[in-house]
Amino acid sequence: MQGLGNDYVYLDCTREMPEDLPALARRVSDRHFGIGSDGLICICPSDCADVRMRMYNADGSESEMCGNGIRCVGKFAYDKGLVGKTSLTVETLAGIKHLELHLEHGKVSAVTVDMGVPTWEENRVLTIQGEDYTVTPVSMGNPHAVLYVDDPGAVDLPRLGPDFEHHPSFPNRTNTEFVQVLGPDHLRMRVWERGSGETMACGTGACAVLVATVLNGKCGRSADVDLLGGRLHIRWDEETGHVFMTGGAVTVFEGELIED
Ligand SMILES: N[C@H](CCC[C@H](N)C(=O)O)C(=O)O
Repeated sequence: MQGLGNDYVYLDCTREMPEDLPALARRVSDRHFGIGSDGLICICPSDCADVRMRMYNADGSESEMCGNGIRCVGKFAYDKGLVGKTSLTVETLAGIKHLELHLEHGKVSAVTVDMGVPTWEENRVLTIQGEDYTVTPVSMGNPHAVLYVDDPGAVDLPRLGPDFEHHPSFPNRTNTEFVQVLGPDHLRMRVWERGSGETMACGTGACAVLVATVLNGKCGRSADVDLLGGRLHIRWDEETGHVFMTGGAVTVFEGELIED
């Protein structure tokens, strides 16, 4: 399944759980020797929510949360009959998230996720390959470093991304978002993801970008965020402090993985 081109392999683990999920994530993510994806997402039983999501990056590292992924988890649970409703809860390492599934002709066309309350730190300057970059650290349960550039398309992500990801000021590494402000309700970004490299989109990253851009006084509390793979609508509710993300979720194909 994919959310704005951020594609993961989704595994129904409600009846059985593979042993070594990090190794399986590395195997299925390989775009030549495996299936090909940004990582692996397992739908597991939960005793405190409708289902549980466990998300692994392409390098096998587990992340606390995944925005594009959780929208697809909602669609998966509904389409597979794991839930018989359009309002559901998903347990994650970043807490229980509430989802609203939007149907068109009985099929899930979009999902709104309450991404919870972000946390952030003061802006900090990182020196990367001799250049100083001011970043705004924001957590959506997983870590993000947000910085502003004139043209995200001109950033050499393969050269710079790994040095941001592994910068010593982020003890658990970080996802890094390169943002252009197009207007008070319109942002454009690219992302270098922790554990997966550049992806077509990052839902938690888009939320972190909206929060950082509000904190830096560069946009309003609701904006469209354009990523390589499409558009997300993000809103940071003033009253509750919760961030809401709305976007698509698409099943690409289904199959069986042969354990040779
Ligand atoms: N693509 C995901 C983010 C995964 C974040 C992961 N790379 C991490 O280690 O935090 C999203 O849509 O939110």
